[in-house]
Amino acid sequence: MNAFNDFFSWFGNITNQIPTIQIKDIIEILMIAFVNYQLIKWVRGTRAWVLFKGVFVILVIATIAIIFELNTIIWILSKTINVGIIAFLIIFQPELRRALESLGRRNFITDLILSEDHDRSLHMNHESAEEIVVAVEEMSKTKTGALIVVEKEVKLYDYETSGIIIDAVVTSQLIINIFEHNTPLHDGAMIVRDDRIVAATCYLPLSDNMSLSKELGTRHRAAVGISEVADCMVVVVSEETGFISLATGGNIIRNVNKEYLMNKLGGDNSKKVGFRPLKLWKGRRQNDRKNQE
Ligand SMILES: Nc1ncnc2c1ncn2[C@@H]1O[C@H](COP(=O)(O)OP(=O)(O)OP(=O)(O)O)[C@@H](O)[C@H]1O
Repeated sequence: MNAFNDFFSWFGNITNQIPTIQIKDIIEILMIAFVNYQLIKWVRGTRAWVLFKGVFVILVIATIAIIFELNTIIWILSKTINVGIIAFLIIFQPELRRALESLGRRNFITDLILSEDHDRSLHMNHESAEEIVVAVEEMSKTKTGALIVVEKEVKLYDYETSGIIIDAVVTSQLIINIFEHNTPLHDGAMIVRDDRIVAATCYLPLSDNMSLSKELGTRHRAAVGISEVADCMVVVVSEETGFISLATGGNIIRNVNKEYLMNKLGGDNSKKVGFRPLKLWKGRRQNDRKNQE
């Protein structure tokens, strides 16, 4: 009987010591879990993943050293930790910058409510989207490499200044002309803001996502890279295969068709309007007609 009483008094003491869980504690736990999840999700795709595993091994060693009181190891670890943090900040500065940029551009509330597919902030009108799709389709047929960044909320001023300023209305003819082989503007990326082509030959950051297909070269890596740091949509035409790809939010969907692209760029309006044929030679035909008259 005494044993029972002892057990219940011990159990009572233990339960008294357990702190009561309040709503704010649950919110705190959810917030920490969310941050950890995002951190692991981000780290998994980058070269910091190897370091992450290394840090985990060091933590295990440190725990064993503390349990078994291995003082020399504890001393070495305590001395190297400060240097390690500084080395981490220096070596992974580009990744940290990218992570903070992507954190800054996210709207967590709308991210939670709206699906990935939902386009929140494309400022381009339907006609401009159509011009892009027509040009991309034509470049796909002729296997002309192209890289088109359609800006959304995050302004790409830094990347714009790395290229040549254009500031022109979005037309399929101009886009095709820009990416024409062996012309001064064909290299690098074109940036579209609202309904204007703001710059061409822009240099974009390359993604260091290790899970990207090895088949993808620097053009596609640049498309993924800029979509990791900004909320833009990036259309790529492969010079090798003529395939059209679309990069958003650090992901790339390869070999998309014009309907898919139009839907992404032009929103719901795409259903209302049909595609018009590309009139590359309209001007020439008009001139020919004038000459005949
Ligand atoms: N960082 C960058 N920013 C913008 N454009 C880039 C960048 N890196 C490469 N490019 C563009 O990509 C071209 C090289 O493409 P590359 O063949 O390496 O890539 P790819 O993904 O295999 O594309 P493709 O399928 O068209 O061959 C360059 O000539 C340049 O126009």
